[in-house]
Formats: sequence, C-alpha cells, structure tokens
Amino acid sequence: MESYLAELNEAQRAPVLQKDGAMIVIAGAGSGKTRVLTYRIAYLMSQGVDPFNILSLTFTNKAAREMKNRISKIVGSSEAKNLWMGTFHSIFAKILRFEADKLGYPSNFTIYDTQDSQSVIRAVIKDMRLDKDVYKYKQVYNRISSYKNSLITVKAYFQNQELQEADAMSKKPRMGEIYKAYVDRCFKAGAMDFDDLLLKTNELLNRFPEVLQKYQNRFRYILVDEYQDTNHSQYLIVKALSDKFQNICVVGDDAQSIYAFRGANINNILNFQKDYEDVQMYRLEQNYRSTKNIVNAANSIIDKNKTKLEKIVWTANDDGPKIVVNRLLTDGEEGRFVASSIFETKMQNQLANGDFAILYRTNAQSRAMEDALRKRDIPYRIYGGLSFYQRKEIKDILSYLRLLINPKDEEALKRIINFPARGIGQTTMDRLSIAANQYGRSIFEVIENLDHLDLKINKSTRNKLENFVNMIKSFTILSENADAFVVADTVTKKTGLVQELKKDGTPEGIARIENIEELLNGIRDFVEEQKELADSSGSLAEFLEDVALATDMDKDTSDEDRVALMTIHLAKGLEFPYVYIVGLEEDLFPSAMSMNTRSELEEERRLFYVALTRAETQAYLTYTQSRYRWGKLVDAEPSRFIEEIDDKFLDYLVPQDDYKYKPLIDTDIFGEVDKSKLRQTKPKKGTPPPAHKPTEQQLQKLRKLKPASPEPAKATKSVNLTQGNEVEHMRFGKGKVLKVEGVGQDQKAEIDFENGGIKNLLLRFAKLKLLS
Ligand SMILES: Nc1ncnc2c1ncn2[C@@H]1O[C@H](COP(=O)(O)OP(=O)(O)OP(=O)(O)O)[C@@H](O)[C@H]1O
Ligand SMILES: [Mg+2]
Repeated sequence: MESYLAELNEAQRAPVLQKDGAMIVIAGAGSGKTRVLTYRIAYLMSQGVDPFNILSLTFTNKAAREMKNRISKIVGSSEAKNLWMGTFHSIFAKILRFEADKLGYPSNFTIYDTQDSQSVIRAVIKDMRLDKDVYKYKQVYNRISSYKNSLITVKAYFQNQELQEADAMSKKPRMGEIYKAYVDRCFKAGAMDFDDLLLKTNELLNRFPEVLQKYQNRFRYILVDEYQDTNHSQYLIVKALSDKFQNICVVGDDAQSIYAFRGANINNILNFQKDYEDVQMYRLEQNYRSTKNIVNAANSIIDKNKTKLEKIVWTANDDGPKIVVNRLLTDGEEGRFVASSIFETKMQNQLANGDFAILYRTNAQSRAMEDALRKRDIPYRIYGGLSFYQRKEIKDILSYLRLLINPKDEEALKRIINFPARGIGQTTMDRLSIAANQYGRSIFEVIENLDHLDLKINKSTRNKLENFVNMIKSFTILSENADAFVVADTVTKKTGLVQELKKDGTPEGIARIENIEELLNGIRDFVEEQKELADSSGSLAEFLEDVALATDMDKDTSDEDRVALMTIHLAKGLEFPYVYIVGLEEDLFPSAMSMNTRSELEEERRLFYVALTRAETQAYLTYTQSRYRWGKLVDAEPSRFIEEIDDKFLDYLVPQDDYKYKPLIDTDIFGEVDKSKLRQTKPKKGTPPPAHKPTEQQLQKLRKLKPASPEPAKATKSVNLTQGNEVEHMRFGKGKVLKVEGVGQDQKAEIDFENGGIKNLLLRFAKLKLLS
C-alpha cells in the first residue's frame, strides 16, 4: 500500500480506492471530505491516470492551491502542475478563452466584476430614462444574475410570460429591455460577467456537440468539493461533462448548505443517485478537527433541523474546554472582550495570531472588532468587504491593464481615458459614445478611425485622443513579450498615476502609493509562482484573470501572521484552533430577513453549524444587550441558537439565571445616547451584578478552561533571566536570551530559538526552563 493511504481511515480509503464510477461522499464537518478528494487525485495519478484528464472543482482557488501542494508532495510537483483544479469560474473562464470565437467573443474577453456590471446597469437605466428609485441598480443586477444562473437568456425571458408578469407586478415592466441592453453592451465591450462564465459554458456545451465531446474526453475523472452549494448552472455543467465516462466523485454535507440565497440547490446532492447509473454512496463519521464538546454541541444544533439527511459525527479527540458564552453590553465591549481573550489565550499558550478567527453574520460587525484589535496591537486581516482590487487607485491601474489586453473594454476605457487628466472632457466622451452606438463599434475603434468620421471634435482634442490610443497600443506591444510585472511597472510609470498621487501629498495619497507598490509586489509574486507552479510565463492576461476570479479568500497574498476576520459564509471549509462567533442575537443571527419561513430559518441554523464546526480547540459565543442597527440603538435578545445548544457543553461567563436580565445603563459607556430607548430594569434582589466585563474571577475561570499543557504553566518569576542565558521552551526548543526588558508583570525577553527564530515573550506567561 502506498504510504500516504495510511493517513486515511478505512471509511475514507474506500472512496479513494474506487477508481471508476460515480460516487458521492456525504459526511459532516471535519470528517475528511476534502482530504478524501486530495488523496483520491493522488491515487488516480499513481494508477496511471494522466493529470490532464483530472478536473477538480473547489470552493476557492486557495483551497485548490493547497490541495495541489499536498498532491505535489505525494506524487511530485512536475506531475501535479498539469492538474485542472480551481473554482467553477476560473476553470470555465479558461475553457471559454479557448473556445471564445464559437460564441462570438474575443479570446481576450474582459471579465467584468460586480462593480463593472452594476455600473453598466446604472448607465442603461439612465439612458432609458427610468426612475432609479424603482429600478434600483443593485436589485436589477441581482435579478439579472438569478436569470442567468437559472439559464434564462434574454430570448428565454421574452418567451416566458410568467416571468414578465412577475416583473410587471413588482413595478418593473421594463426589466426585459434592461436585461437585453445590458447583455448587448457587455457583448459589444467583449466582456463577460461572473454569471456568463457559467451560462456561456452551458451554451458552449449545448450548442457544440464536438466541443462537449472534446471536454468529456479530456476530463475523464471529475471531482467536486462542497457539492451541496452548487447552483443549477454549475450542476448542468458537471452533469454534461461527466455524462460519457461517469467517473465522478462529489463530496458534500447537506447540513452545510448555506448558499440557497444565491441559487444553490440542495436537491443536487439529494438527487445525485438518480442522475448517474450505479452510484456508490459513502459516509464518513469520524471528525478529526474538533474536540468532543464542539462536535457534540454542533450535532445538538443541527438536530433541530427537520430537512436533513441523518448522519453520525463523532470524534476520538479530547473533550476539550466547554464553549464559552458571554454577554456584553455593547458591540464595543464585545470587541474588547474578544480582543483581550485573544491576547490572554495567545500569551498563555504561545500561539500565533493565525490560530484565531472571528466570525460574524454581517460585514458591518467587523468595525467594532477591528477597533478593539487595533487598540491591543493585535494584527488582523479582514476577508471580504471592499477588497483590495476594488480600491480606486488599484482599479485605475487595472483598468489600464485591462484596456491594453482588450481595447473594447468600455468600463475600463471610461475610467481612465481622462485620468490622469488629459483634457478629454465629458462632451467629447458623449460624442464618441453616440458614434460608437451608431456604428456598432467600440469607443476605442471610433477613436482609432477619427480621421474617417465626421465628428464634432476639434483638432487639439483629436490629438489628445490619438496620443492616448498610441500610448495604449505601445503597452499592448510590450505585453506581447514581457511578463505581467514588467508591463504593470511600465504602465504605472508612463501614465503618471503615481506622480499624480505624489503631488497630492496627503496621508491618503501616500497610503494609495503604498497600495500601488503592494499591487506591483503582488504581480511580481504571481509571475514567480506561475513560472514555478503552473508551467506558464506569468503573462498579464493570466494575471488579470487571476484577479478577476480571485475569491475573497484568495486575496490573501502576504503570509504575515494575523487574526482572521470574516463572515461565516466565507469560512466554509476552513479551520482554526480558536473561533469567536460574535453577534449571536435574534434578528442579527438568525437574520431578521431570514425568519419568514422554516426553510430560511433552517438555512440560518446550518450557517451556525458551519461557524461552530470551524473550531478545533475552543469556541466562544458572544452577544450584546443593545446594538446600533439602522442608526438606532435597540435592545437585543440572545440568539435562539445559544439556547438550542445543550447546556452541558456551555460555560456561561454570565451566570445563567441572569441570562435574560437587562442591567442598568452604564452611562460611562453610552455617553450621549438617548437613554429613553433603553430598557431600564432594576436588578432583582439577590441577583448578582451584571457582568459587563469579565471579572477577575471570571477570567480565572476562563484561564482554567484553557487546554491543559503537558507541563503546568510555571510563571518564570523564579527564573531570573539575563542576556546570554540558555533556556528551553516547550514548542520552540532551546534558545539564547538576547535581551530582557521591563519589570515585574511586564518583563519581556527577546530570545533566539533553534526552532522558532527570534521571539519576544512575556515572561509571566512563557514556560521557560533555564539551562545555563
Ligand atoms: N484520517 C485522518 N487522520 C488525521 N487527520 C485527518 C484525517 N482525516 C482528516 N483529517 C484532518 O481533519 C481535518 C478536517 O478534514 P477536512 O478538512 O478534509 O474535512 P471536511 O470534511 O472537508 O470538513 P468541512 O466539512 O468543514 O469541509 C483536517 O485538518 C484534516 O487534515
Ligand atoms: Mg472540506
């Protein structure tokens, strides 16, 4: 037996060793589904399957990279390079580029991000002179997106009476026209939006049988992770591609289906057995990720859902500490509690920042957490929200880069034709735009042919336009031979973007220049990685595709050690030793918008299940008593999800009898807040005082809950360290003391460890043995 197969239990080995046929692995969180996929790929390769013939679809590109790295270690990296691994979007974007001409697109088509798409929709609504309060562009965008994901093309829309009536009923009778205009504009700009990447792939496979056959033969073995969250469009692609050989392995957990609001269809998992002949069903039951307390608490939650497949999840891991529940007065306090708990836990157990994650239901909750972490000097990274690539200065540079790859890209052109200012005004742009519509050409082409067109544009403006086009063309020529970094660096210098920011001179301007530097560094890393890992040259086109399709998780470019902050939706598939789930309040989690039907509430509960099962060692649940929502301070009730967990797994920092007790208002914290809005309850006689902050006693208790270390934590106060001492640390091994500073409780030492490099340790917590 290959040695790596010993790293699987028997139940995991079975789907790995079944080389051919259709199979589905349904199993709870942390039971090794992703591991099964990884090892299955390695096994297929060891059985002589060509990596070119294996397609593996994951939830993030980062997950794909991690799997590829693991596989490289098992079978060698030159082999693993040729695997097709990535998200649905990134894999099918690649295929669409090969086949673009069949669909009438240029192979260098741009991928419009959500911002670009919404900007096109705004322009359409404006040009059609529609009321923008009725036709809200974000709503319209979501609607179009859901049509596309259900494979309703413009043509299909106009054939569907029901849909048109539904839109008319919701006061949007002209939805169809907007949809058509939007699709036409994107097509003219040589651009696909995110949903097109799936829709057009379906079109390609449907309309061109020879193309379908080609990819059916290529992808003889198909694997899909997180199958419970595939939407209809993705489902059809997988079904079509796997139809011939039926060598398909999907893994998933119905209890973790959390994307119904984006069209994910849990029936895909439930119907799998009907879709293929001879389906083998596998179940995994042992969880390797979490403690018994976490696994059992998570089981007790998901038990409350009626719609589910019965599953067993157990673990041989330790009981571990109980799940800590804490009530705080406000979100500010909640942040402070989380930050100090992270600080204490980190110090006591000598952990890295990356061992901690803070998960929340909505992005808005991150602010209070950030404030508190910053005050404590704890480095953190927020995933999601406004991403790095959406920042103005970054998007400006990317627009230049996009334009030189695809000159038809109208969103990119509009953004930078007069930035930095070159004296090309709005009137000129309007004239160019009208001409472009009239001739059915792109604005760039109109500018290229100005001499032959009778447009009211004066000589000097014509010159400016010509210079602009020539500059872009010179970049295009450069990009034909140079890698992405060289091109981006040249563009940044030649366009004068950085000079513009330098002139500005404000701290914001300087921060923007730093961001641009970070972008260039990122591009350099990308080029190096491409050359090493993926057998490619690291061209600009490849980089732009990578950026356009990077999921929020993938934008993690630097490897600095930070606490992770993200919404629960983004945390799917990940794991952290310590997890804080914050804002566990009715109307926030479960969300007020998802409590209308049982199925919505069950999706919220699955979301909570996902959150809790990310934790390996310890989970913390927090809620506040009042929170600002829509600009008002409102009373908050603890989430029903806390009450749904069996008490024996919980440790309340707030005494439990006092669970729903509302304390008097703490004026120091509320300042000028309208106190009449707060419920003012007098403490009942004999009730313990409300615990706003954990008391010293509670912190003691919290400390006791820390996982026991092999050696009891000895304070180092008896060890009097000085420079040059040799010491030994449990995790970092032997080390030499470089520097000691501070006194008493705050005494710190800088130590150079054999295994850990130079560390700065607080002596009160560090478990050090003095050797000499
Ligand atoms: N047989 C095993 N022996 C040791 N560790 C294992 C084994 N199987 C899985 N693990 C570890 O358990 C953890 C969870 O595995 P994995 O992420 O594959 O689970 P999963 O089922 O995909 O979870 P999720 O449902 O959250 O996606 C990982 O750290 C993995 O390395
Ligand atoms: Mg997984």
